[in-house]
Amino acid sequence: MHLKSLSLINFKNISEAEFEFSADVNCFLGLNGEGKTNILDGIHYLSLTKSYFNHRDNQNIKFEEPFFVVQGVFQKDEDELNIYCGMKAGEKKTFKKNKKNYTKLADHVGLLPVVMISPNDTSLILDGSEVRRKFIDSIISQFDKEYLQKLMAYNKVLQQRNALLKQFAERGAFQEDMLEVMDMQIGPLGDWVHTRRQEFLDEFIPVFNQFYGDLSNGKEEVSLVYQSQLTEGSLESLLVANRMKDRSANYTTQGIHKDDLVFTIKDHPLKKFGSQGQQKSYLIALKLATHAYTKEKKGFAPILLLDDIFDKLDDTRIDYLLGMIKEGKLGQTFITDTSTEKVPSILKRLDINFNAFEIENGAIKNQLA
Ligand SMILES: Nc1ncnc2c1ncn2[C@@H]1O[C@H](COP(=O)(O)OP(=O)(O)OP(=O)(O)O)[C@@H](O)[C@H]1O
Repeated sequence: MHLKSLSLINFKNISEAEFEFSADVNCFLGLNGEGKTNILDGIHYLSLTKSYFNHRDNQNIKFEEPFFVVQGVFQKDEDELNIYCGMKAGEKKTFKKNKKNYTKLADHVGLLPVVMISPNDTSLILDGSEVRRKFIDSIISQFDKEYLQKLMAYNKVLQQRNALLKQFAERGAFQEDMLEVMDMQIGPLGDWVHTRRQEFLDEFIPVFNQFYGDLSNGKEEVSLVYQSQLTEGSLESLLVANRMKDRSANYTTQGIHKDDLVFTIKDHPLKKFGSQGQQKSYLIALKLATHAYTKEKKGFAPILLLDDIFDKLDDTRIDYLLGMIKEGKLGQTFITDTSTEKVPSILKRLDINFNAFEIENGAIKNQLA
């Protein structure tokens, strides 16, 4: 699967741009703030129906303009897929495949997978557990439709349960039987999601360890562990045992919405004890593992978006990544970099096929290759 062409209108700082791509590597090169990452984000939209960086669709319309359009033609096996995403200010976005509107955006997710590696990924290490749960959820949703449905159903009952607990507190009346009914609904949903997350991580963690070992020459001991209250028992039993705790907290203290991934280096938290280089390798290994895992599950390589990572990697790691590209393991790859020469010269040396565009002020200044 690969993206053959892309057209962007009024998308972030891009007024109008059209690209024809190589099936191998494509580079967007230019100074900071010119719009290179925005192009990658346009590709992300076509895959996941939303931005990687800003989930408020309205804010991705170019300032002062009334709409944006992102359109791309993908080749997937024998099929040519024309994907259209249009957004008018103040309205819901329209998403089409071969001119046909999707009724549910979730139906598109997983058809044309992408993996983005970006400096923003540090939020996986630095931010709260929600970011890490979303990371797991977005990978599983690429190949398991039921997962997203069950997760959404869980979140809906969770909201109702929390609202009920709040109501009890406000009224000073606690009705255990009402909670019991909800616990019977949410319990099996939580257990189901927990089992899927566990199964996924049992397969994913060895892939991650392999990539981290390769990126660090096997020098450092890191670990990735799935942490969940549900390893202690079924969700319903946890909810029953913690009813009084939930009553005084006014919210649901147990469940898969408390799950986390624990990142450590030599048994210490990566966030506090990992050097910048170690954290960077950890994140790249997480993303390369996501790519490899998704490729294995889907039977074809997701598109890889490498945002500004060549600037910040040492030569050994750059060689490792480009070696994988050269071997054809990574599929179609999009790279942004501030130097117009560095990445193209390495790609030429390695005899890798590529197109390169110099980007200035949201437009193509030159096609360099
Ligand atoms: N809705 C919008 N309308 C107009 N411009 C926007 C909008 N959203 C973001 N921008 C602009 O896009 C520019 C950033 O573009 P982008 O992140 O793609 O830069 P870049 O070329 O990747 O730079 P860097 O090398 O620093 O990562 C900024 O100038 C920002 O103000």
